[in-house]
Amino acid sequence: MVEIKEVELKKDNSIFGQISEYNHEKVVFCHDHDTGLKAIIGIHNTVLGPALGGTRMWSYASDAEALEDVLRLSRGMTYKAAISGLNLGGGKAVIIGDSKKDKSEALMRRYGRFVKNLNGAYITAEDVGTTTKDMEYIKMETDHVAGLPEAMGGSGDPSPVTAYGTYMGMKAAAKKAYGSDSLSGKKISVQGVGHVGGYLVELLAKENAEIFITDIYEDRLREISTKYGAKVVGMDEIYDLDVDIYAPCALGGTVNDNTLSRLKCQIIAGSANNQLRDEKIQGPALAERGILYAPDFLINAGGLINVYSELIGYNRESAYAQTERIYGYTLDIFELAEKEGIHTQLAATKIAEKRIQSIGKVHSTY
Ligand SMILES: NC(=O)c1ccc[n+]([C@@H]2O[C@H](COP(=O)([O-])OP(=O)(O)OC[C@H]3O[C@@H](n4cnc5c(N)ncnc54)[C@H](O)[C@@H]3O)[C@@H](O)[C@H]2O)c1
Repeated sequence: MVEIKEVELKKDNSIFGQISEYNHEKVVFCHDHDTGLKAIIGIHNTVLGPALGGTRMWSYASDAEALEDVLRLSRGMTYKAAISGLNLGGGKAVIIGDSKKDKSEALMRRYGRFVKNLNGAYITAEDVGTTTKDMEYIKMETDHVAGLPEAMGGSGDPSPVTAYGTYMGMKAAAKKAYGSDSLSGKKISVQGVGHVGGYLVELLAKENAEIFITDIYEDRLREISTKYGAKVVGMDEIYDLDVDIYAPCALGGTVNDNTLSRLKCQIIAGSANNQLRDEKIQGPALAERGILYAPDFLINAGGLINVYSELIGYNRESAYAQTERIYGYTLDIFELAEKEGIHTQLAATKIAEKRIQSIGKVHSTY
């Protein structure tokens, strides 16, 4: 009995073992000696349409860490597009390097050539460590890029729309947990006040929430704190705060075996992708502790909705209107989770997978 369990739990950490675990269609390793480019493009699923997802530039500790990140992120994009009703598949890319030191026009354009060679199966956009300027460089090499500056006919920075959707998801969670969606007077901690976190703090301040913030960059903390009256806390201290809502808006995996027992909040709702280190472990654990988790790929979909709108003819108002629907979708997911006795992340995944399966069948019949 014990032996069988051990075999079941053994993880295949080989490259193909991981690709097969996440069930990817294609993974492309990109290398260029002259520019120093090292990138991985993950195309998870293209049943609903081309795989759209941003390119992250980050100083990963190892190639294995970069691969795991791109696999998890691209799978998340599949679910995000599916649950948001978009005709898009899921993909994502990572460039290994320090975005403040290692980036150059040549590197971004060389990367653009790799995207071009995928003939539209993958469409890129910005993410952590990349900007609309980088998308301009990629556009010089391929049309398969979105999130271009507004001056170039693009949709510009997706972060305000992402923040708005996250805010909608957070309000829906408040409605479920407290019976009212007002965030006035609620103690809310925001981890990471970069693009999305900054706009989220602005929305929360307008609603008179009591806000706590943390970040790596002290000048950014000072700026946001002064502007919106948010209280600055330490990067590790954030897990021990006595708050109502915790909003992870930095990187993924912050809800894990080490942090979960420290959290005192009733709600987790933030913009970061893959907030749960392992959804099979932390998903049920959060439910057991009575913490309501607003699924990340559902409530942070505003940016994708905005970028998608660019592909079909950009209209900012309709992108915001579609993003507002995240409020109702989030309440639906909470209801499904309750009805089926499952955790909220699983409920959201089920809805996304159901749509992919049913539309896949439509596409396979004439
Ligand atoms: N930008 C979008 O439209 C968008 C859309 C969907 C999801 N997301 C996700 O939301 C998150 C934030 O995105 P962004 O565009 O604001 O990125 P960003 O790089 O502008 O901001 C991230 C911030 O988090 C800080 N940070 C990193 N590690 C930290 C830590 N351990 N503790 C505290 N702060 C830390 C960084 O210093 C930075 O200021 C990311 O996970 C991203 O994938 C963003």
